[in-house]
Amino acid sequence: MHKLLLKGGRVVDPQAGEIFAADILIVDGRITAIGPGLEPGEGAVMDVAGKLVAPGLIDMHVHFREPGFEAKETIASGSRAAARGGFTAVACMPNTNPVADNRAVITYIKTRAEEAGLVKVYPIAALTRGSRGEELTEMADLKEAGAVALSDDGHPVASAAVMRRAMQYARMVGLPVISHCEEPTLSAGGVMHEGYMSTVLGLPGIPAAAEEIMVARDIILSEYTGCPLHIAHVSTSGSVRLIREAKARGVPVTAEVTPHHFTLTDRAVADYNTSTKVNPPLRTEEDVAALKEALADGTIDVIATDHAPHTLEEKDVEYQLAPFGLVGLETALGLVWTELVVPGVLSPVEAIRKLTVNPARILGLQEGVLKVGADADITIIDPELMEVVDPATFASKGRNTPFSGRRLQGLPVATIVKGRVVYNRDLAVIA
Ligand SMILES: NC(=O)N[C@@H](CC(=O)O)C(=O)O
Ligand SMILES: [Zn+2]
Ligand SMILES: [Zn+2]
Repeated sequence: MHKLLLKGGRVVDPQAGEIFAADILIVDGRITAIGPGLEPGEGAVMDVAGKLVAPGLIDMHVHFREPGFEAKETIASGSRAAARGGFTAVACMPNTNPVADNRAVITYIKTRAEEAGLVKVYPIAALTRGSRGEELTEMADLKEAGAVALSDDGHPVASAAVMRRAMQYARMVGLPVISHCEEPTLSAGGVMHEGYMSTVLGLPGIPAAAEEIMVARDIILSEYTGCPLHIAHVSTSGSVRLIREAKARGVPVTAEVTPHHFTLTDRAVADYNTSTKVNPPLRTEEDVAALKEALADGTIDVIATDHAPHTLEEKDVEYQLAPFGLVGLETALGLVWTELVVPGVLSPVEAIRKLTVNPARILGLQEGVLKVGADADITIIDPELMEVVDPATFASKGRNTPFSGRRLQGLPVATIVKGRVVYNRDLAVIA
């Protein structure tokens, strides 16, 4: 029997909206007791005094690049980055090579994740074959193989007719559709947000409308088909307005925002650092304010990283030539705390909710809460701990972060998956 007692922490219950002092006893990978004054028996004790004990964080949007782009990231290196970032589960996007549009690739990802043996990896399957936006994938087969959602992330579904059919079938098989909203004829050639800064810098822009047109289209199709729709990486105030209005009418739409979109603006592009090149692009101060308001009022359900590693060589080129994407797993919680919790945009419980129960509900996962009988997937957070971001310390192969040198407060100090400590910064464990 394997026993671990988490002693002296403050337990976060995102469902009840409470934080209370309690110990947690883990036996053979499951939580067997939550309460004051628990005793470990012959087991080990982890001292979590002064720390928050939260359900394991779930990142529902990462790119692990395997199969096909292992120089950028592998499922093993991505899993280490997730564990170090406080995540016990991730959902990985299908834009690999080959694309995760068939049972073999989904099975391969699950096998590699089990071999890595750190965090739970839930594959998201492609919506269309090769994510080319033409023919639908075998959705029922993909679900049976273990896919938790369908998305052509990385590529827009240009055809409304294809998206409509995709939603009809996805609804039938019971998988949510995650939409990367980008109208390709409007975004074509753009490398940053279209506005004052793109004019000053002389870089081709991607207008807010390129995102908002597709948000509007997909909301209309979700309402028409009844298919649950999740909008990935929302970046503009106009998208927020559309989602808020759709939710008020009862459309089954949910949405996520990334830490970089609620933290940075297009001003960050001014030094041509290619780590600021991301799709959708960093927007304006007004957009950042709207995203924070949407987090606070519940319009945005989830915080997800869109962790998109690239090699140094690929990013070390002229701004216009660099690939889109930045790494997010190892700075996410610090940015959530520093930018949202410390300034009071979200309470600690609300922030944890958007990293646990909300993504779990959208993906249909039985996790995201701490309860007796459940898998012991737990993230220990030190809300006071401060650290300056140093990409050299990342477990990810990607170093493409725009947050290098930034001081963050509120960091993960231990990550526990099924009772196993997969990351421990410095907490004492007495056996
Ligand atoms: N977000 C990005 O800038 N890049 C993502 C693709 C995506 O999420 O659309 C990638 O795969 O690199
Ligand atoms: Zn995308
Ligand atoms: Zn993505």
